[in-house]
Amino acid sequence: MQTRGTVLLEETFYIFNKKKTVYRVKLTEKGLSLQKESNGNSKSETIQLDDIVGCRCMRRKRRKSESCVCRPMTPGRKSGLSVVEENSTEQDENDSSVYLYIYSYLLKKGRGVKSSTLKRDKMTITLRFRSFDHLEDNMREAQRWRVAIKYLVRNKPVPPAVLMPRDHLDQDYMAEIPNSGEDRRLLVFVNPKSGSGKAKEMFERRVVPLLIDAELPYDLHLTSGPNDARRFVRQRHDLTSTYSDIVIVSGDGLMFEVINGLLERPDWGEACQLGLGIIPGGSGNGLAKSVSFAQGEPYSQNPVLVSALNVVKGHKAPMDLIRVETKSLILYSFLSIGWGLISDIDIESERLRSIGGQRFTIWSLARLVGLRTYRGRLSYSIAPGYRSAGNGPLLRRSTSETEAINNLSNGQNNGFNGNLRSQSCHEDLSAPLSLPSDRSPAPRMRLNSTASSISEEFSVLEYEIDGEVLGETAGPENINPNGSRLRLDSFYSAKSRSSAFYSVAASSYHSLTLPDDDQSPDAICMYGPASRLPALTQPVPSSWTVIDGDFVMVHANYQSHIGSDCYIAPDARPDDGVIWLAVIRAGATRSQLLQFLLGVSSGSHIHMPIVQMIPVTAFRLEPESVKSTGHITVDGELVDYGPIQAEVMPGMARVLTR
Ligand SMILES: Nc1ncnc2c1ncn2[C@@H]1O[C@H](COP(=O)(O)OP(=O)(O)OP(=O)(O)O)[C@@H](O)[C@H]1O
Repeated sequence: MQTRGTVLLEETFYIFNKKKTVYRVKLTEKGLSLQKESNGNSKSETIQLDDIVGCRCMRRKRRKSESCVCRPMTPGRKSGLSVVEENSTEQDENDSSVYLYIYSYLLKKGRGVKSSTLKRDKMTITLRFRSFDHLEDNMREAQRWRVAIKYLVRNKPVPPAVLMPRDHLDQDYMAEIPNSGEDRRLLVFVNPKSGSGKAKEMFERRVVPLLIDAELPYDLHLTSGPNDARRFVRQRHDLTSTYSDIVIVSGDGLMFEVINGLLERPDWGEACQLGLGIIPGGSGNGLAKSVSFAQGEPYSQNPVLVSALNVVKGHKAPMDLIRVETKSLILYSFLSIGWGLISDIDIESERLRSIGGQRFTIWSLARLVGLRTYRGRLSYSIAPGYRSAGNGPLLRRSTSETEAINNLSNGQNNGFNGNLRSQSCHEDLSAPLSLPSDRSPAPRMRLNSTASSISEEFSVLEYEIDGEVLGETAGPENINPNGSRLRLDSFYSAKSRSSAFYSVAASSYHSLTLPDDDQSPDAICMYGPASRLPALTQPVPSSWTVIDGDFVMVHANYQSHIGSDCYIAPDARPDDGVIWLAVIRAGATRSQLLQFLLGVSSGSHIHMPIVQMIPVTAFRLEPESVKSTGHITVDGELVDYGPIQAEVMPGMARVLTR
């Protein structure tokens, strides 16, 4: 049986100019352990599996004018270590080595003034397999490592055939290595108009290289306009059999469309099992921030990378959806429902969209000057386990209840434990390590470095192989394994192995035609679990709390953030089964409201006396007047101004996390 500490594969690598230094590399179920032994000293560290996204076998690329790798070194000369895919026609036939590239993203401390912050950095570990004279044998060894790593990264046991030691040539060996289980395929929606209009370029430059590293196949759909993604998801008959996950490269608006499209399918139960990934490309990126925040990932340093890693790692964590009912609609919401101040700012500032995020600040000031209050009724059902703290309106779970709930949800493998994972890796590990030819202890590869510490040694991007100085080229996210920059003028150059590109009319990409929408909008049906609430026209249950009065706002939140800088419900987690009502009653002064709007970015607003944070499982809002200048929004989308009620459907969707 394989356990966390069991060594599955082990090799010793050497570096040419360090005759007394050996590098023992072990693959365990915990990760890749690298141990340096030099002059009786030993240093080791482990690259955790959680931080590895994939690995590939490469061959050295043939040089145009030079065929001999044994030529004398030209001092100071630098050239790229160019590698090509194992099946490329450009391989250097004189080099029978196989280079195993292992791609990882390590959590590191920032430098200088940012030393207290953490961020993820790419680290490519290169192992050169060259023990045998024949390419096939070196390839067999490298493939063994590649397949084993891919199984482990997918959290699957490595088949024994992959781990069997083979010291002699066995032509059938490769046939014994099963496919490493490519059981995922992504449907990616990119809204080319979201945010500042750069989502498509951002996807090509920063996300596609990661998908390539992880060998994740995907199909891309550029949305043509409002409701395109919703219609696509609703109509695509083979959606659940073709795709494992749906990825949105946009803001929260497109996620809202996709979720509601899924719930418009008769097979909604199965459709809700698809993983939902979000990569922030819009102006409202509340879900992307909340998902990373719940895991303790350093989102702010690199939101796109952190979110793309969630997609690549592909753990499906439960996420609550909220069933929403208005007089004319049933909707599903994942972020928030708003009435009053915040919704007014969000909707009315649309007219300033061209100035970017500043629009919220400017319109906040405008709304404070022309402050509005709304008369109506708020009714709610308190979430189980919460009780009133003294006479105050703030409700808190008792400590033991909170612990019990946290333990329960952690035990359910929800992926949202709120802790930064401990990270033992603190050194750069970008040097290719080489297996000796014929396993002789004589090292043939050297690291061109005079650095003394292992950390510095590994971070030097320059190597000498057989007297030739090579410069490491794999590194930045948008560099191909062969060292060239990804061409960004075509999706095809991005090399997704099996991607088809659906697109819209007049696009230059391949287009997949969907059947005509034979359903009129009236015939579109919203499915989903049955409601437990009385109809909107019926009174609320007698156990509910009812407040009549004037409100500045009622904002219902189920994620911690409703925008990257809007930390509105600090206690909310994606799967806690709770809706947090943030309520401000009329009577709050403009200066208090300004403090509130300023405090929302840090979460300090919850300590203000004017703010009530009420954990509920269901609520109803009934504005007194149906004619109002105010707005009601669901996930930032405007809905009819009038009565609305909502209830939590715990863990109904699946969101992609690390
Ligand atoms: N090609 C397109 N052109 C115009 N609108 C589109 C297109 N594709 C999708 N949309 C619409 O754009 C809306 C806003 O997108 P999204 O929320 O993802 O980005 P955003 O920039 O954050 O927008 P917002 O600030 O409104 O949240 C979506 O609701 C969707 O209906």
